[in-house]
Amino acid sequence: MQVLDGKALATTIKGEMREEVDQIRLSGGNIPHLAAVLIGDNPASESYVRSKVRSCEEVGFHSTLIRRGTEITQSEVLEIVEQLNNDPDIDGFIVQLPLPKHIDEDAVNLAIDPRKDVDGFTPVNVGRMTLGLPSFLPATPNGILTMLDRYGIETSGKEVVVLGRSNIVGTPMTILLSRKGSPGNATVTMCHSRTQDLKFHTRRADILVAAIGIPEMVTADMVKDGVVIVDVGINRVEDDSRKRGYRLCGDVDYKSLESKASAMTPVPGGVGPMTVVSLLMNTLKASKRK
Ligand SMILES: Nc1nc(=O)c2c([nH]1)NC[C@@H]1CN(c3ccc(C(=O)N[C@@H](CCC(=O)O)C(=O)O)cc3)C=[N+]21
Ligand SMILES: [Mg+2]
Repeated sequence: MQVLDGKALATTIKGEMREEVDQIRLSGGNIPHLAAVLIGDNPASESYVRSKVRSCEEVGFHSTLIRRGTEITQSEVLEIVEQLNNDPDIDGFIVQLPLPKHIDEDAVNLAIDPRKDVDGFTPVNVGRMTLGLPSFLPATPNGILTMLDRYGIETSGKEVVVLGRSNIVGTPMTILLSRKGSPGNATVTMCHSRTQDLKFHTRRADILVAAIGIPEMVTADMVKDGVVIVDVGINRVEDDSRKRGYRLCGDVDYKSLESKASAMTPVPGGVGPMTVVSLLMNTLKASKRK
């Protein structure tokens, strides 16, 4: 089985980006500047945002972290978004999800200027993506496309099964893999919590994308020999034998799939680092607007 090493690929791509940023600096161009808004104290969110900021430093971007407590009000969040929309020094920004329960995520998303929406979550970018127009593509699906492309995994004419229908992974993944283009041109089936006879669908998959958030749900009996597995899940499972008290695992039972899959992304070190790289690529693109 081939390990689809997202961490190594992310390092390679970040090296390429660093060279491009060096060129921009030498020619006196605009250095990309990403801002991240982090609200509350969700440990997973803190770790993701930290890795985004660290990655900015690695490639030579400017970055700004805006941190606020859970007690923040809806209008205060909207005010931060408005400031970032209007700050000429900020090329792109993200508001880390999930937000505290009393904040309306849709209202916050709708307030983001699509030109700075490097997550690709706003209606303008989702619409443009769906129509095949230039847009900021959502980071996780785009990271997966980049990985399939760089590893030379053919998608044209393949049976792809996507598990999950979220706005940030399942839905855009389905759209992007079924569109004309490369990677693309796949026959895509989207499955979710109401799907009947899940195994019927998953056993037909040449490529299986798991984005459901249930630890190790996909097992060997659910797939055919030679399947390519993309595991989007990042679950923290209690484990007293670990120093941190938990271990990370995906939505796929990696051990039982190892002898059946032809290629698979590990967790950690698979899709996660590629997500961060896609965000950087979108920020670089946003910075060229000026
Ligand atoms: N506005 C917004 N945009 C996002 O793109 C967004 C978000 N909110 N909320 C949460 C999800 C999740 N996400 C990840 C990013 C990096 C890793 C990552 O780097 N993972 C490492 C390890 C992570 C760890 O050690 O916990 C890995 O898989 O190897 C994971 C998950 C971005 N998301
Ligand atoms: Mg700049």
